[in-house]
Amino acid sequence: MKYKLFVDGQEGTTGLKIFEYLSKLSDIEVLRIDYDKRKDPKERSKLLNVADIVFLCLPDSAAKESIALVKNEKTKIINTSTIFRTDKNWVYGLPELKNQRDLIRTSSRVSVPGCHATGFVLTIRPLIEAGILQQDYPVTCYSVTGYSGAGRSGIEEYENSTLVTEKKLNVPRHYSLQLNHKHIPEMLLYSGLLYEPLFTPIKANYAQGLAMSVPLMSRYMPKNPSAKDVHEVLSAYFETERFVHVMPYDSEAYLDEGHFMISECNNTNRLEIFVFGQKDKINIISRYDNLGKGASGAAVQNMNLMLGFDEGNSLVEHNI
Ligand SMILES: NC(=O)C1=CN([C@@H]2O[C@H](COP(=O)(O)OP(=O)(O)OC[C@H]3O[C@@H](n4cnc5c(N)ncnc54)[C@H](OP(=O)(O)O)[C@@H]3O)[C@@H](O)[C@H]2O)C=CC1
Ligand SMILES: CC(=O)N[C@@H](CCC(=O)OP(=O)(O)O)C(=O)O
Repeated sequence: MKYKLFVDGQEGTTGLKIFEYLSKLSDIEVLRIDYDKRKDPKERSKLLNVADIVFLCLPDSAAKESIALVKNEKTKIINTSTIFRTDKNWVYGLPELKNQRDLIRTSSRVSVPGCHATGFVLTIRPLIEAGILQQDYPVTCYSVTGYSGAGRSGIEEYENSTLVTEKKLNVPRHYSLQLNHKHIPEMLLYSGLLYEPLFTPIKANYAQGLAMSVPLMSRYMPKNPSAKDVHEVLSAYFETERFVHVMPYDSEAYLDEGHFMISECNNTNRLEIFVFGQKDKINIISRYDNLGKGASGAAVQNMNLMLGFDEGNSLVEHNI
Protein backbone atom coordinates (compact mmCIF):
# COMPACT_ATOMS: atom_id res chain seq x y z
CA MET A 1 0.00 0.00 0.00
CA LYS A 2 1.25 3.50 -0.85
CA TYR A 3 0.80 6.22 1.76
CA LYS A 4 -1.14 9.23 0.52
CA LEU A 5 0.42 12.60 1.31
CA PHE A 6 -1.02 16.07 0.84
CA VAL A 7 0.83 19.37 1.15
CA ASP A 8 -1.62 22.16 2.03
CA GLY A 9 0.21 25.30 0.87
CA GLN A 10 1.97 23.44 -1.95
CA GLU A 11 2.91 26.64 -3.82
CA GLY A 12 4.65 28.33 -0.88
CA THR A 13 8.34 28.30 0.09
CA THR A 14 8.15 25.46 2.62
CA GLY A 15 5.62 23.51 0.57
CA LEU A 16 7.66 23.58 -2.64
CA LYS A 17 10.75 22.39 -0.80
CA ILE A 18 8.81 19.51 0.79
CA PHE A 19 7.63 18.55 -2.71
CA GLU A 20 11.25 18.35 -3.83
CA TYR A 21 11.98 15.84 -1.08
CA LEU A 22 8.82 13.82 -1.66
CA SER A 23 9.56 13.49 -5.37
CA LYS A 24 12.50 11.23 -4.44
CA LEU A 25 10.30 8.70 -2.63
CA SER A 26 8.58 5.77 -4.27
CA ASP A 27 6.42 4.30 -1.46
CA ILE A 28 4.09 7.28 -1.41
CA GLU A 29 1.44 8.94 -3.51
CA VAL A 30 1.44 12.74 -3.45
CA LEU A 31 -2.03 14.26 -3.79
CA ARG A 32 -2.16 17.58 -5.63
CA ILE A 33 -4.78 20.28 -5.45
CA ASP A 34 -5.68 22.31 -8.56
CA TYR A 35 -3.79 25.60 -8.48
CA ASP A 36 -7.02 27.62 -8.73
CA LYS A 37 -8.63 25.70 -5.89
CA ARG A 38 -5.69 25.77 -3.51
CA LYS A 39 -7.52 28.08 -1.09
CA ASP A 40 -10.95 26.49 -1.46
CA PRO A 41 -11.90 24.89 1.89
CA LYS A 42 -14.19 22.34 0.21
CA GLU A 43 -11.49 21.06 -2.10
CA ARG A 44 -8.85 21.11 0.64
CA SER A 45 -11.21 19.25 2.95
CA LYS A 46 -11.51 16.37 0.45
CA LEU A 47 -7.76 15.92 0.20
CA LEU A 48 -7.12 16.51 3.90
CA ASN A 49 -9.47 13.66 4.72
CA VAL A 50 -8.16 11.06 2.26
CA ALA A 51 -4.50 11.68 3.05
CA ASP A 52 -2.57 9.53 5.53
CA ILE A 53 -0.29 12.49 6.28
CA VAL A 54 -0.78 16.17 5.57
CA PHE A 55 1.86 18.86 5.75
CA LEU A 56 0.42 22.25 6.64
CA CYS A 57 2.68 24.85 5.00
CA LEU A 58 0.39 27.79 5.59
CA PRO A 59 0.12 30.97 7.59
CA ASP A 60 -1.14 30.35 11.14
CA SER A 61 -4.78 31.28 10.45
CA ALA A 62 -5.06 29.01 7.39
CA ALA A 63 -3.36 26.16 9.28
CA LYS A 64 -5.98 26.46 12.02
CA GLU A 65 -8.70 26.31 9.38
CA SER A 66 -7.19 23.14 7.85
CA ILE A 67 -7.00 21.40 11.21
CA ALA A 68 -10.70 22.08 11.74
CA LEU A 69 -11.42 20.54 8.32
CA VAL A 70 -9.85 17.19 9.28
CA LYS A 71 -12.79 15.07 10.39
CA ASN A 72 -11.28 11.60 10.70
CA GLU A 73 -8.97 9.75 13.10
CA LYS A 74 -6.63 8.45 10.44
CA THR A 75 -5.06 11.62 8.98
CA LYS A 76 -1.79 12.56 10.68
CA ILE A 77 -0.81 16.23 10.61
CA ILE A 78 2.65 17.80 10.39
CA ASN A 79 2.23 21.52 10.95
CA THR A 80 5.05 23.88 9.94
CA SER A 81 3.33 27.03 11.20
CA THR A 82 3.92 28.69 14.57
CA ILE A 83 0.62 27.73 16.24
CA PHE A 84 0.48 24.65 18.48
CA ARG A 85 4.24 24.36 18.96
CA THR A 86 3.72 24.71 22.72
CA ASP A 87 0.30 23.02 22.81
CA LYS A 88 0.34 19.89 24.95
CA ASN A 89 -1.83 18.00 22.46
CA TRP A 90 0.91 18.35 19.86
CA VAL A 91 4.36 16.76 19.85
CA TYR A 92 7.34 19.01 19.19
CA GLY A 93 9.09 17.66 16.10
CA LEU A 94 12.70 17.83 17.25
CA PRO A 95 13.75 14.15 17.33
CA GLU A 96 17.28 14.91 18.57
CA LEU A 97 15.94 15.86 22.02
CA LYS A 98 16.11 12.93 24.45
CA ASN A 99 12.96 10.74 24.34
CA GLN A 100 11.36 12.91 21.63
CA ARG A 101 11.83 10.45 18.78
CA ASP A 102 9.49 7.87 20.33
CA LEU A 103 6.84 10.53 20.96
CA ILE A 104 7.00 11.59 17.31
CA ARG A 105 6.79 7.99 16.04
CA THR A 106 3.49 7.41 17.79
CA SER A 107 1.91 10.84 17.38
CA SER A 108 -0.68 12.00 14.88
CA ARG A 109 -0.11 15.74 15.55
CA VAL A 110 3.45 17.00 15.16
CA SER A 111 4.65 20.63 15.12
CA VAL A 112 7.79 21.42 13.18
CA PRO A 113 10.01 23.70 15.33
CA GLY A 114 10.59 27.33 14.35
CA CYS A 115 13.81 27.89 12.48
CA HIS A 116 15.48 30.07 15.14
CA ALA A 117 14.20 27.87 17.96
CA THR A 118 15.77 24.72 16.49
CA GLY A 119 19.41 25.77 17.04
CA PHE A 120 18.64 27.43 20.36
CA VAL A 121 16.88 24.45 21.95
CA LEU A 122 19.53 22.01 20.71
CA THR A 123 22.22 24.21 22.31
CA ILE A 124 20.67 24.90 25.71
CA ARG A 125 18.74 21.75 26.62
CA PRO A 126 21.77 19.37 26.75
CA LEU A 127 23.67 21.81 28.98
CA ILE A 128 20.80 22.07 31.44
CA GLU A 129 20.31 18.29 31.45
CA ALA A 130 24.02 17.82 32.15
CA GLY A 131 23.83 20.28 35.09
CA ILE A 132 26.42 22.71 33.71
CA LEU A 133 23.88 25.43 32.95
CA GLN A 134 21.36 26.44 35.58
CA GLN A 135 17.73 26.89 34.59
CA ASP A 136 17.67 30.51 35.74
CA TYR A 137 20.75 31.59 33.77
CA PRO A 138 19.92 34.88 31.98
CA VAL A 139 20.53 33.76 28.40
CA THR A 140 21.13 36.24 25.59
CA CYS A 141 21.30 35.04 22.00
CA TYR A 142 21.12 36.30 18.44
CA SER A 143 20.51 34.75 15.09
CA VAL A 144 21.41 35.77 11.55
CA THR A 145 19.11 34.43 8.84
CA GLY A 146 18.56 34.62 5.10
CA TYR A 147 15.39 36.27 3.83
CA SER A 148 13.70 33.05 2.63
CA GLY A 149 12.81 32.49 6.31
CA ALA A 150 10.10 35.09 5.83
CA GLY A 151 8.42 33.04 3.08
CA ARG A 152 7.21 34.21 -0.29
CA SER A 153 6.62 37.85 0.63
CA GLY A 154 10.10 38.07 2.15
CA ILE A 155 11.68 36.57 -0.95
CA GLU A 156 9.76 38.91 -3.26
CA GLU A 157 10.79 41.92 -1.17
CA TYR A 158 14.49 41.04 -1.36
CA GLU A 159 14.55 39.87 -4.95
CA ASN A 160 12.93 43.02 -6.28
CA SER A 161 16.00 45.09 -7.07
CA THR A 162 14.16 48.42 -6.97
CA LEU A 163 12.98 47.77 -3.44
CA VAL A 164 16.43 46.62 -2.37
CA THR A 165 17.80 50.00 -3.39
CA GLU A 166 14.88 52.06 -2.13
CA LYS A 167 14.52 50.32 1.20
CA LYS A 168 18.24 49.80 1.72
CA LEU A 169 17.78 46.07 2.06
CA ASN A 170 21.38 45.44 1.14
CA VAL A 171 22.44 45.72 4.77
CA PRO A 172 21.51 43.36 7.66
CA ARG A 173 18.40 44.35 9.62
CA HIS A 174 17.61 43.61 13.27
CA TYR A 175 13.94 42.92 14.00
CA SER A 176 11.70 41.95 16.96
CA LEU A 177 13.44 44.75 18.83
CA GLN A 178 11.07 44.45 21.81
CA LEU A 179 12.69 41.03 22.36
CA ASN A 180 9.32 39.40 21.70
CA HIS A 181 9.99 37.21 18.68
CA LYS A 182 7.26 34.63 18.04
CA HIS A 183 9.64 31.71 18.73
CA ILE A 184 10.28 32.76 22.35
CA PRO A 185 7.53 30.53 23.86
CA GLU A 186 8.93 27.37 22.28
CA MET A 187 12.52 28.44 23.03
CA LEU A 188 11.54 28.74 26.68
CA LEU A 189 9.47 25.57 26.96
CA TYR A 190 11.78 23.10 25.22
CA SER A 191 15.14 24.49 26.36
CA GLY A 192 14.24 23.94 30.02
CA LEU A 193 15.04 27.55 30.98
CA LEU A 194 12.96 29.29 33.63
CA TYR A 195 13.07 32.74 32.03
CA GLU A 196 12.68 33.90 28.46
CA PRO A 197 15.98 34.34 26.62
CA LEU A 198 16.83 37.82 25.32
CA PHE A 199 16.75 37.00 21.62
CA THR A 200 17.54 39.27 18.69
CA PRO A 201 17.05 37.99 15.13
CA ILE A 202 18.85 39.67 12.22
CA LYS A 203 17.75 39.28 8.61
CA ALA A 204 20.29 39.84 5.85
CA ASN A 205 20.45 40.14 2.08
CA TYR A 206 21.06 36.50 1.15
CA ALA A 207 18.50 33.79 0.49
CA GLN A 208 19.18 30.84 2.74
CA GLY A 209 21.11 29.74 5.84
CA LEU A 210 20.86 30.54 9.52
CA ALA A 211 23.30 30.78 12.44
CA MET A 212 22.13 30.95 16.07
CA SER A 213 24.75 32.24 18.51
CA VAL A 214 24.58 31.70 22.27
CA PRO A 215 27.42 33.25 24.28
CA LEU A 216 27.78 32.09 27.93
CA MET A 217 30.04 33.06 30.82
CA SER A 218 31.55 30.19 32.75
CA ARG A 219 31.96 32.21 35.97
CA TYR A 220 28.16 32.36 36.31
CA MET A 221 27.61 28.66 35.57
CA PRO A 222 27.65 25.74 38.03
CA LYS A 223 31.01 23.94 38.06
CA ASN A 224 32.56 26.79 36.00
CA PRO A 225 32.93 24.70 32.84
CA SER A 226 35.46 25.63 30.18
CA ALA A 227 34.42 25.95 26.53
CA LYS A 228 36.07 22.56 26.06
CA ASP A 229 33.84 21.04 28.80
CA VAL A 230 30.77 22.46 27.05
CA HIS A 231 32.00 21.00 23.78
CA GLU A 232 32.34 17.56 25.42
CA VAL A 233 28.80 17.66 26.83
CA LEU A 234 27.30 18.62 23.48
CA SER A 235 29.42 16.05 21.62
CA ALA A 236 28.23 13.27 23.95
CA TYR A 237 24.58 14.34 23.69
CA PHE A 238 24.53 14.22 19.89
CA GLU A 239 27.12 11.45 19.40
CA THR A 240 24.78 9.05 17.61
CA GLU A 241 22.76 11.62 15.68
CA ARG A 242 22.68 11.58 11.93
CA PHE A 243 21.72 15.19 11.27
CA VAL A 244 23.16 17.07 14.26
CA HIS A 245 26.94 17.24 14.43
CA VAL A 246 29.20 18.88 16.99
CA MET A 247 32.21 20.07 15.04
CA PRO A 248 35.83 19.82 16.28
CA TYR A 249 36.56 22.17 19.18
CA ASP A 250 37.63 25.73 18.39
CA SER A 251 38.35 24.73 14.82
CA GLU A 252 39.88 27.49 12.74
CA ALA A 253 39.74 25.11 9.79
CA TYR A 254 36.02 25.75 9.42
CA LEU A 255 36.40 29.52 9.32
CA ASP A 256 37.18 31.73 6.37
CA GLU A 257 40.12 33.82 7.61
CA GLY A 258 38.45 34.09 11.01
CA HIS A 259 34.93 34.55 9.67
CA PHE A 260 32.02 32.18 10.24
CA MET A 261 30.31 30.83 7.10
CA ILE A 262 26.56 30.69 7.64
CA SER A 263 25.40 28.90 4.52
CA GLU A 264 27.61 25.80 4.53
CA CYS A 265 24.72 23.48 5.49
CA ASN A 266 22.41 24.78 2.77
CA ASN A 267 20.41 22.22 0.81
CA THR A 268 20.93 19.59 3.51
CA ASN A 269 19.09 18.58 6.67
CA ARG A 270 22.34 18.95 8.61
CA LEU A 271 22.81 21.12 11.69
CA GLU A 272 26.35 21.80 12.90
CA ILE A 273 27.25 23.06 16.35
CA PHE A 274 30.53 24.90 16.95
CA VAL A 275 32.05 25.79 20.30
CA PHE A 276 34.68 28.50 20.58
CA GLY A 277 35.98 30.30 23.64
CA GLN A 278 38.76 31.48 25.86
CA LYS A 279 39.21 32.02 29.61
CA ASP A 280 35.68 32.02 31.02
CA LYS A 281 33.99 33.00 27.75
CA ILE A 282 32.06 30.40 25.76
CA ASN A 283 30.61 30.95 22.29
CA ILE A 284 28.23 28.32 20.87
CA ILE A 285 27.04 28.70 17.28
CA SER A 286 24.78 26.38 15.34
CA ARG A 287 24.35 26.65 11.59
CA TYR A 288 21.78 25.08 9.31
CA ASP A 289 19.52 25.73 6.35
CA ASN A 290 16.38 27.57 7.50
CA LEU A 291 14.55 25.69 4.72
CA GLY A 292 16.28 22.39 5.60
CA LYS A 293 16.57 21.43 9.27
CA GLY A 294 14.82 24.76 9.98
CA ALA A 295 11.60 23.85 8.12
CA SER A 296 11.03 21.48 5.18
CA GLY A 297 13.84 19.00 5.93
CA ALA A 298 12.67 18.77 9.52
CA ALA A 299 9.08 18.19 8.33
CA VAL A 300 10.17 15.28 6.12
CA GLN A 301 12.36 13.82 8.90
CA ASN A 302 9.25 13.80 11.12
CA MET A 303 7.20 12.19 8.36
CA ASN A 304 9.79 9.43 8.03
CA LEU A 305 9.49 8.69 11.75
CA MET A 306 5.68 8.81 11.73
CA LEU A 307 5.44 6.39 8.80
CA GLY A 308 8.12 4.05 10.12
CA PHE A 309 10.47 4.84 7.21
CA ASP A 310 14.22 5.21 7.54
CA GLU A 311 14.65 8.57 9.29
CA GLY A 312 16.93 9.91 6.55
CA ASN A 313 14.76 8.84 3.63
CA SER A 314 15.22 11.35 0.78
CA LEU A 315 17.07 13.83 3.03
CA VAL A 316 20.59 15.03 2.30
CA GLU A 317 22.86 14.52 5.29
CA HIS A 318 26.14 16.02 4.06
CA ASN A 319 27.47 18.68 1.78
CA ILE A 320 29.50 16.89 -0.83
N1 LIG B 1 10.25 29.90 5.24
C1 LIG B 1 10.79 29.34 6.31
O1 LIG B 1 12.04 29.26 6.46
C2 LIG B 1 9.94 28.79 7.41
C3 LIG B 1 8.54 28.86 7.40
N2 LIG B 1 7.82 28.29 8.42
C4 LIG B 1 6.36 28.35 8.48
O2 LIG B 1 5.80 27.58 7.43
C5 LIG B 1 4.54 28.12 7.05
C6 LIG B 1 4.57 28.40 5.58
O3 LIG B 1 5.58 29.37 5.37
P1 LIG B 1 6.24 29.68 3.97
O4 LIG B 1 6.18 28.49 3.10
O5 LIG B 1 7.55 30.30 4.26
O6 LIG B 1 5.22 30.82 3.47
P2 LIG B 1 4.83 31.24 2.00
O7 LIG B 1 4.23 32.58 2.13
O8 LIG B 1 5.98 31.07 1.09
O9 LIG B 1 3.72 30.17 1.60
C7 LIG B 1 2.46 30.09 2.22
C8 LIG B 1 1.51 29.41 1.25
O10 LIG B 1 0.22 29.34 1.87
C9 LIG B 1 -0.75 29.65 0.89
N3 LIG B 1 -1.96 30.11 1.56
C10 LIG B 1 -2.19 31.27 2.20
N4 LIG B 1 -3.45 31.29 2.70
C11 LIG B 1 -4.04 30.12 2.34
C12 LIG B 1 -5.32 29.55 2.55
N5 LIG B 1 -6.28 30.18 3.24
N6 LIG B 1 -5.55 28.31 2.05
C13 LIG B 1 -4.61 27.63 1.36
N7 LIG B 1 -3.39 28.15 1.10
C14 LIG B 1 -3.10 29.36 1.61
C15 LIG B 1 -0.09 30.73 0.06
O11 LIG B 1 -0.76 30.82 -1.17
P3 LIG B 1 -0.28 31.79 -2.35
O12 LIG B 1 0.28 30.81 -3.33
O13 LIG B 1 -1.48 32.49 -2.80
O14 LIG B 1 0.72 32.72 -1.82
C16 LIG B 1 1.33 30.20 -0.04
O15 LIG B 1 1.47 29.31 -1.12
C17 LIG B 1 4.33 29.41 7.86
O16 LIG B 1 3.45 29.19 8.92
C18 LIG B 1 5.74 29.73 8.33
O17 LIG B 1 5.68 30.43 9.53
C19 LIG B 1 8.47 27.60 9.40
C20 LIG B 1 9.82 27.51 9.45
C21 LIG B 1 10.66 28.17 8.50
C1 LIG C 1 13.63 35.77 8.16
C2 LIG C 1 12.36 35.69 8.94
O1 LIG C 1 11.58 36.62 8.99
N1 LIG C 1 12.10 34.53 9.57
C3 LIG C 1 10.89 34.29 10.34
C4 LIG C 1 10.88 32.92 10.94
C5 LIG C 1 10.83 31.74 10.08
C6 LIG C 1 10.26 30.59 10.88
O2 LIG C 1 10.81 29.73 11.50
O3 LIG C 1 9.03 30.72 10.96
P1 LIG C 1 7.76 30.28 11.74
O4 LIG C 1 7.89 30.45 13.19
O5 LIG C 1 6.81 31.22 11.15
O6 LIG C 1 7.50 28.91 11.39
C7 LIG C 1 10.82 35.20 11.55
O7 LIG C 1 11.83 35.43 12.19
O8 LIG C 1 9.71 35.53 11.93
